[in-house]
Amino acid sequence: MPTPEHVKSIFSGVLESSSAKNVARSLAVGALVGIGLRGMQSIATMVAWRLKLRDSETGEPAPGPPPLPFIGNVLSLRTGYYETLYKYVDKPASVFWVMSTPFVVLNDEEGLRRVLGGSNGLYAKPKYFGYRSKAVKNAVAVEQKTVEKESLEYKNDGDTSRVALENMVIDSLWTMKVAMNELLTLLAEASEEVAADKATSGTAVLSSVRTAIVKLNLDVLFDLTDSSIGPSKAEDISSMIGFAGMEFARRMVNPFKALVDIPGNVRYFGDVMGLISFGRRLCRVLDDTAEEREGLESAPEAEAVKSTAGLSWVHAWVGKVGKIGKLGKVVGLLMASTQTVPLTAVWMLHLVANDDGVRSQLREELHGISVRSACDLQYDDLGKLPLADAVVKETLRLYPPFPLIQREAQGADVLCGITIPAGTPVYVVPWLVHRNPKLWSDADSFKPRRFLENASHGDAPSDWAFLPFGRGVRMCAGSKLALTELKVLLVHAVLEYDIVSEGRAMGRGSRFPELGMIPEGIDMRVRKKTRGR
Ligand code: HEM
Repeated sequence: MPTPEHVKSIFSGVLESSSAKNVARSLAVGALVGIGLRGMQSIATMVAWRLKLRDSETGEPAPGPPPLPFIGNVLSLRTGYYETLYKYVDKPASVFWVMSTPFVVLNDEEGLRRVLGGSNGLYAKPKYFGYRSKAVKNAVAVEQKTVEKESLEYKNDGDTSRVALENMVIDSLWTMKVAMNELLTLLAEASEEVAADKATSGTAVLSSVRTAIVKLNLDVLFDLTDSSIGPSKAEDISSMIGFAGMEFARRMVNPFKALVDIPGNVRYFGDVMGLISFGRRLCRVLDDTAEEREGLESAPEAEAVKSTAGLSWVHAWVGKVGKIGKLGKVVGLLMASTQTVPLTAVWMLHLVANDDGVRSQLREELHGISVRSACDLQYDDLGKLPLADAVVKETLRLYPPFPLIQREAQGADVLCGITIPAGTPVYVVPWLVHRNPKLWSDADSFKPRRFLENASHGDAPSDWAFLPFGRGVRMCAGSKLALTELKVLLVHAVLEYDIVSEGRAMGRGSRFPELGMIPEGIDMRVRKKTRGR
């Protein structure tokens, strides 16, 4: 067994020979020159962008925190994403830097209309910051081209899509009710543990909720039930979705993470591969049911297949997009449906737990339409609950789970008074728009009643101020399902459970949540009601 001294003597022997010393010196010099050149290139790129991104009238640099050479604004975005963006909320648009790449963030209606409204076609293309490798970029480009075409066709094909989505939601109401009961039971257990530990972390609460929603959405969308995936599998998938989703967002604002966080990278890579492999399985489910459907088209058994309405909606949405496109869309659908709803659910329950008045008004609203227990709830009742709608919307306003809607300028433009060269990433950050004090009164407070006066945009001047699901051609495809799930959960929570706050102060998370909107410092206690109360 060689001792450290042996190893040292071998290396010092090698380094003593002059040719080995020369090689080592050349390698070190080469590495330094490489780093220096990369640094200079990065600084030159930043200077070139900064010269172009200017106020179109005064020629002054566009508003935004001054970037440091090479790293841009990574330091502050990494530790306080929303806080950093919020400092410039009074500007119509501001510019931030991730290393030497800028991104323009929009804060006013004119910019939002121009970019998401899509009338000029300049901003139709999404920009995905996170993808660095050429192979992945190419795959994504192919997928995007098809997705854009398909989703345009799909969204214009209003009837098939809307009817299929509506059928899916109607068909899954019972499944949803069962799942929400299970979710609240898990939450009751988790909140007891949290209370017993005096811990204030919402992470445990969130993971229970996510597992329940993963099970529900796999059932609703792909007809995959617990017995076919197994309960622990749903937990695994839920944890992969939670971790990979969060890490993806973190790497987007802080690419250095990918360089330094070796254990994080290993887990991230493993989880992404796990999700891809599960996505392949979901693609096979889609292929099998599509074949079955074709075979049964005119047969009497067709009714049986039609009952899997979720699959027919997913087929319509995924469309015929080739292998890579299909896998991308299926994994995207899985992430989009199971990352967002649980986050909103936890924040919504937390907000309701802290508002006695809203809880009792919600119960009155339900009693007013003769819904006294969650079992009574019918699909048509969901359209008669304006306060429940308002609570869901107000939660989505305060804590929109989608951190950024990404687009890329296809050509040069003047946007909110800033000259924008072609290729500039332009982002809409729903949280920032929703907290803009120029658009919303008392923007940081939970006031669901603002949506009673105006269901589409509350007390904001127009519906461009309320964008939890985005807008335009790439707007969320599953908003109807998401809103129904959240409303069914709310009905269960207020009718079947005592859900209250313990009066603990929330951490900084309530004003400036972290990038992934994780509900840290959550304060609520959930208990099943005893009947007769
Ligand atoms: C509270 C829950 C949800 C929120 C806040 C949300 C929000 C969003 C946002 C902001 C986008 C991006 C829009 C853009 O880039 O312009 C999006 C895209 C998408 N969402 Fe959702 N979403 C939610 C739930 C769901 C659910 C339950 C599903 C599926 C059943 C879903 C499916 C999708 C899909 C497929 C896309 C991509 C659309 C496209 O590229 O054309 N989402 N969502």
